[in-house]
Amino acid sequence: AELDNARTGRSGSLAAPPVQFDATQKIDVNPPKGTRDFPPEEMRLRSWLFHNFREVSHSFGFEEVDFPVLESEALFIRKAGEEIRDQLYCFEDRGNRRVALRPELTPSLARLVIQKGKSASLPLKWFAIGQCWRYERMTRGRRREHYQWNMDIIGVPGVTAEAELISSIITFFKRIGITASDVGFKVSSRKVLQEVLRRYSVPENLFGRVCVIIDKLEKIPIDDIKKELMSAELSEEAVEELLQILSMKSLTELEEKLGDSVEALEDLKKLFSLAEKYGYSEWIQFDASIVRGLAYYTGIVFEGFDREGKLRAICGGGRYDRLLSTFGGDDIPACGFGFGDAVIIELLKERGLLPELSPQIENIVCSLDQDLQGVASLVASRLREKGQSVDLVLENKPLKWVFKRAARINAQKLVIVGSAEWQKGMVRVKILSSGEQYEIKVDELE
Ligand SMILES: OCc1cccc(Br)n1
Repeated sequence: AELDNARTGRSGSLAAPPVQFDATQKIDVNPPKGTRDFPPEEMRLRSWLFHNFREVSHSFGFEEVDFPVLESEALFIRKAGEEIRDQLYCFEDRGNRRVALRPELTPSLARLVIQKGKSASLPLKWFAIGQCWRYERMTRGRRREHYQWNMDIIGVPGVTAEAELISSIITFFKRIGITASDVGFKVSSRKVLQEVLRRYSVPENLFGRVCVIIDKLEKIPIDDIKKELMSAELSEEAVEELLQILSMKSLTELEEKLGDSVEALEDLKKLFSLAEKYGYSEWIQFDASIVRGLAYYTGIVFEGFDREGKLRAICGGGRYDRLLSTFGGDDIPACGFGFGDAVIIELLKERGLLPELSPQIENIVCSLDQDLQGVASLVASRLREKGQSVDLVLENKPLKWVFKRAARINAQKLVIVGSAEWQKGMVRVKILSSGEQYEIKVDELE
């Protein structure tokens, strides 16, 4: 009733006032700030990108899932000072519920896994392609929405899961012509950070917050990083030690510093050994400064970067073994990644790898006489029943107009219904690429 009232504007305590559109008011035909339309040309590129996401996900045995764009705000409230929290697109709905447009997919995935409980036989290998939102002050003119491809493995504690996820992204890159000379992966483990903080008796509950601060390395001045770390109760000595370790680029160097009994080192060595077996060693490198900006990562973290250093991170992910238990679920190990639809397109443009995607249609069907429009519809139906795509000309148009449209929609064949041919039960077919033409019985069309 509430919805009906709102829709019809019928009076009543719950009804929203009917929105009066002033006929003279010219509406803004542009999409809301920070959002995009996808007219056919852009939609073909998006569909091509998503098709490649799906093909790779299926080839790795992942099942597609999705969740509401609108979630309870509580799903994203984390007190670690993340940017994603500051930019939450949140509001109170008509039922006075605090809700948010999802800024990422992982919390929704965690929610669904918990909801499934024991009925979900582990491991789960799920993927999703979903629109995610942030409310950013438009001063920086950045987007407020993007589509993100996620792949997640739930229920596998070992780094074989992370190695498989990185392999899936590399498989995607190779499919679209990106090579190891274009893109690499920086890999580290948050257990490195955890070990250093443990050695300096930094309380565990500060771990997420420290990671979020460290993620700003190279984004804000180093002195600001130090100030923020000190404000998170790290001693000056701990800060210096931490920054020195985070500058390390080799596992050997790290081992000399931390010793060989550290779990982080075992994970990283195992991951690099698996990379060797997969054959993608040239794609990955250790970089201790990689922590990623989401508070919930607990182990291996990685991000795909453009080797020319012109673009923002292409994708990123890692292990998040505690997220499900923070939502009240069982402690189930998990890892995954997010891959946005924006930077990858910028990279493909940079490398001249954008695909040529023209509209594809097999037939355009028209009648030369408006009394034969019905016959044209019959011919179109016969072709469609045979699995052919048909653009049926719906009005009585001159042939010159039909040829122009055929060229615009890239039709392969022109099927003309003319009275002379139709009296013989025939139609005329013109192969538009060669100009070859012939008459044929409708039932013999294929
Ligand atoms: O990558 C962070 C993010 C989240 C939601 C929307 C957009 Br655009 N960007």
